Parts: sequence; structure tokens; C-alpha cells
Amino acid sequence: MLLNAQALAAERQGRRLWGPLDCTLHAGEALHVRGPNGCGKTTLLRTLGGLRPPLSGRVQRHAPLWSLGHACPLADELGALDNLSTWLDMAGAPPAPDALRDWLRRWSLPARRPVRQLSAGQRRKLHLAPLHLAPRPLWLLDEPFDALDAAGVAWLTEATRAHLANGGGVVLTAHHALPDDFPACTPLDLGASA
Ligand SMILES: Nc1ncnc2c1ncn2[C@@H]1O[C@H](COP(=O)(O)OP(=O)(O)OP(=O)(O)O)[C@@H](O)[C@H]1O
Repeated sequence: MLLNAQALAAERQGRRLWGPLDCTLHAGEALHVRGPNGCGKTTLLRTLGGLRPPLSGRVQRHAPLWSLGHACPLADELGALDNLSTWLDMAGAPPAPDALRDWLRRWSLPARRPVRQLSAGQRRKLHLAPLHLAPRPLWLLDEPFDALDAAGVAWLTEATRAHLANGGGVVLTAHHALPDDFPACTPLDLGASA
């Protein structure tokens, strides 16, 4: 088992968002968190990743994880190369320099230009790089398809398929329908926003 949550509940500013809910993620499984804007999908992912305490209940994480939020945690003034190497170093997963440069070349991303000058899709491809450069069994991905072009969507679809086949697990949100060829996901529906 990669992840287990029991009787988990969350609130924002005194208002119950969701819960209590239980969820379990085993190796090879994917969970698609669904619901309207504001219902608490991001809050759930952050809670599962340990970035936010639950109102009640508990989460047990049994594997190293990448928790990639909706906003890219990139330093605007640094280039792609420095951003990725610093981020991965700090995460205890320093990448092989060649692999890092290959990733930038693959997407034609400039190594040195400040990332504030990159497009949203280019930034998304940087943001997703740890999944490729430093494999970890558990992926918590908040809107990972946002701003991605067709090649990026195809890559993420195939990377997820390989990840699950290798015993990984994924919890993700997506504002739109998942690609037709995306691996099967179990839906986790949150209620309407208040
Ligand atoms: N920092 C914050 N302080 C107070 N309330 C917040 C904060 N962040 C989010 N909220 C509120 O919590 C609720 C859930 O937000 P959350 O971002 O988890 O929803 P979501 O389902 O991911 O939304 P979306 O589909 O728009 O991304 C919303 O009503 C939002 O207004």
C-alpha cells in the first residue's frame, strides 16, 4: 500500500469542505479527484501530501512522493537548469546533469533564460520534470495537464502508464476529461462548492 487515509476531513475558514472520507492507494492504482471549482480538490491533495493538517482523521504515506501543486514552484529569476538542479537538490534527489539537459532539449527549453520569460506550458514541463528525473513511487499531481500541448499530454499519459506498471501510484486532479488513452483511474468525487 502506498497511501491510506482514514476519516479524513477538511475545512476552510470554519466551513466544512469535505469528509470524513477514506481512501487507499495501492501500487499500480490511480485515483482521479473530481468536482467543481472550489470544492476542495487542491486541499485534499495537499492534505494527502502532508502539506496541510486535516481537520480530523489521518493520512499514512508509505512511500516517497512527489507532490506537485497547481502553481509551479519555480524561482522566476533563475533559468531552467538552475531551477531544476536547485529544486531537486533541496528535495534530496540531485539529477544527473546529462539527464537534466536531455529533458530541456527534449522540450526545446532554454537552459539559462529566466523562467519568468517562459510560457505557461514551458513552465509546466519544467514543473513535471522531477517525475522523470527522480522517480518516486507516489505522485500527487494537481492539474498536471494544465497548459500542456499535445506532446506534453502524450508524454504524461505514457509516463503515468509506465509508472503504474512499475508499481507506482497516482492521485491527480484535472479540470477537463482525462485523455482517452490515459490509464484507468478510480474516481473520487468531492461535493459541490459552497
Ligand atoms: N488560502 C486560503 N485561505 C482561505 N480559503 C481558501 C484558501 N485556499 C483555498 N480556499 C478556499 O477553500 C476552498 C477549496 O479550495 P481548493 O483550492 O481546495 O478547491 P479546488 O476544488 O481545488 O478548486 P479549483 O477547481 O478551482 O482548483 C475554496 O472555497 C477556496 O475559496
